[in-house]
Amino acid sequence: MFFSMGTDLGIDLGTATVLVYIKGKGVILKEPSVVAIDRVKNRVLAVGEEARQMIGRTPGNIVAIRPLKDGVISDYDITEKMLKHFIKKACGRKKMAAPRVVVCVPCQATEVEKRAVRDAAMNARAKKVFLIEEPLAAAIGAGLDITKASGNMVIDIGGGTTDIAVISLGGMVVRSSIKVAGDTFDEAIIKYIRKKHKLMIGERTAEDLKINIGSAYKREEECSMEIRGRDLITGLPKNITVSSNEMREALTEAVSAIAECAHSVLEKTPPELAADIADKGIVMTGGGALLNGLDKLIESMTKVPVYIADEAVSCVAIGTGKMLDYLDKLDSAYHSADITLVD
Ligand SMILES: Nc1ncnc2c1ncn2[C@@H]1O[C@H](COP(=O)(O)OP(=O)(O)OP(=O)(O)O)[C@@H](O)[C@H]1O
Repeated sequence: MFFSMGTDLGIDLGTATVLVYIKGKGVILKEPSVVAIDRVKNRVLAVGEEARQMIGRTPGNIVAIRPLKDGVISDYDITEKMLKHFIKKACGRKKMAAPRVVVCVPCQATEVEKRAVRDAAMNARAKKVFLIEEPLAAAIGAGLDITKASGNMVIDIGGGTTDIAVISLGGMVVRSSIKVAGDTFDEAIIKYIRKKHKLMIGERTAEDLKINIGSAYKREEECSMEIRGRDLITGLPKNITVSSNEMREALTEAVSAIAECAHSVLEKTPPELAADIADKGIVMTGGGALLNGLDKLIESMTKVPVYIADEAVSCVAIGTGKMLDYLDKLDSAYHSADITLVD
């Protein structure tokens, strides 16, 4: 693949997944945000899917690191290396002009956090970096027309953060971001299985449970799944069967926090916009939105219809991609909204 002058990339730099969008081609890369490092030689061994396979399975000198936590960069150097790798992979092997890049950041990210994302992208060979707040990108990616004077509400549930916003006329009127999302669900499941079954399980098993039998609201048909972990008493491997009922119990606190946050955003929404949202419904995006029954739970708490966007996981990346179309107009038209132009 060869991209000549003027290649533009949209990057969803997520806690769990990085997606790269290329103008005219769509989402061309989707890989876990994981980097495997050889600590002795201080060298990157693998990035993305290959590194994810190593989580929990590495010898002492190799560590598999997730350089973003709670939606923001927690390990700057590794994030930069990861971005460099993905930008290079997205642009192909041959020499190309440095791309212009749109990267999303969680809403309410601090200036320091925004600068860290910008600097990491600049050092990863970007010519120019534009930052866009996640809910705005998610709404654009979900196909909402946010340019009109009408209220739209989006709930983007990622790995590290849940971003909730009411958007009208291209800007966010009310917004909130909480560090409760997909990773919190996994942690809650690990804690629950340890307490109830005295069994130690890893992150990947917890995620499998969440995706296969996780539940935020009563399911039409309950289901179960067999898992293997380490018995805390004997220290030996042991199999147990876990039910979706138990998953609901494990996840109650985390999913309620998200539903309550959505409720409080609606409470702060001006009445005209709230009426628009009551008509159109709330749109959910992000991988966490796929947790079974979470839409129904939020619907029951807010009394507003809730829809899961098509391609929920890719919405932010698609939104950053659509922003690429506006790159040339950014400094004038969008600078005042929630998009920052960085030279
Ligand atoms: N079918 C599913 N059911 C439940 N959870 C899911 C499903 N598919 C993916 N997830 C979860 O979605 C989360 C990742 O979502 P996403 O890729 O949108 O996050 P991210 O953009 O990397 O994170 P953030 O926006 O917080 O930086 C993970 O916690 C993953 O386990």
